Amino acid sequence: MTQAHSHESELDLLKRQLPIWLASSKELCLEGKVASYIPELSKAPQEALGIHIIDQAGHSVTAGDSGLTFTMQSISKVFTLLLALMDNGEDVVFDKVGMEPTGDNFNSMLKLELVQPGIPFNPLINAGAIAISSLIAGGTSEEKSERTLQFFRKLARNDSLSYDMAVYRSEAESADLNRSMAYFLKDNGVLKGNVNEVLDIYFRHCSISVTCADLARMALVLAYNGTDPLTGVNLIPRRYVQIAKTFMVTCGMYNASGEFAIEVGLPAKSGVAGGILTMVPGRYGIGVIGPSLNPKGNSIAGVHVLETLSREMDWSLF
Ligand SMILES: NC(=O)CC[C@H](N)C(=O)O
Repeated sequence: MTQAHSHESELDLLKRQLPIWLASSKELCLEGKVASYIPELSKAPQEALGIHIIDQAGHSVTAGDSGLTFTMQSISKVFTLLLALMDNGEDVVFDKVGMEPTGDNFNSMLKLELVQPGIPFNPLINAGAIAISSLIAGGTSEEKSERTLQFFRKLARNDSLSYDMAVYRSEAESADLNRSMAYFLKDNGVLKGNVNEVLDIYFRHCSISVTCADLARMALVLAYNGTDPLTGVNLIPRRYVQIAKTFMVTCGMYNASGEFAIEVGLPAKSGVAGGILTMVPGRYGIGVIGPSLNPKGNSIAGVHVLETLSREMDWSLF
């Protein structure tokens, strides 16, 4: 059998099996909770579950509620990290954030003061991502946000990607913890510039509204080391994609990253709106939505369906 044939048959297998696997994961939705600490997020449908998988030729398989729109939240942190690396280089970025998992919740401040030199442990926890937002190039905060949005649009091949302004406002009005972290970082000399402007950049990229197909296309570029396989154009240097994917394995699912690496074994990033972006390197980009979360803040049914997929398709990298 040629490569093309075996590949086609895998997509056919996915087309047949995905709705079945999804249906058995969906039952878990009722055991989780939709995030409510950002009030607007609590309006998301608890029982929804959807997935979109795309390959290098643009062929896709989709199942469940994959048409649902939701905000990227923490998934955006992977791409602001990439933009900050492209804008500043590695030395500047890793002067402001570390490379280690915390084992704490994504919004924990615990280790900010405990471990010297007082920089956030990694760019995927809130404190680290806020520090990263301050590194995005641009004359004004509007320009920095606009550059971020354009970068996301290019990766998703979707010029209509935009903000969910209701979620943006809701987060800005309820972000006391993130605000306190940002002031702490400013006092530590990690965050330069105006705290409110940096937070605005952060809230905006967290509130970019997507579907599973958008996430899958963004993931596909990472799966192909920064080159969009649909156009052959390199969008991100390979080294930076390698850094981002490594962070996704070690910190992408918050303090459940170790278990996810064992059970799924793919680089992934989740967000509190219930999205998960993941990929099979060199093969597929994958977007998942399931707003009902487990206690660690990951989509409860989304993680389950990825566990099934990885096991059945033998996708683990390890
Ligand atoms: N884990 C997340 O998705 C967190 C993102 C959210 N915007 C926050 O700062 O709390």
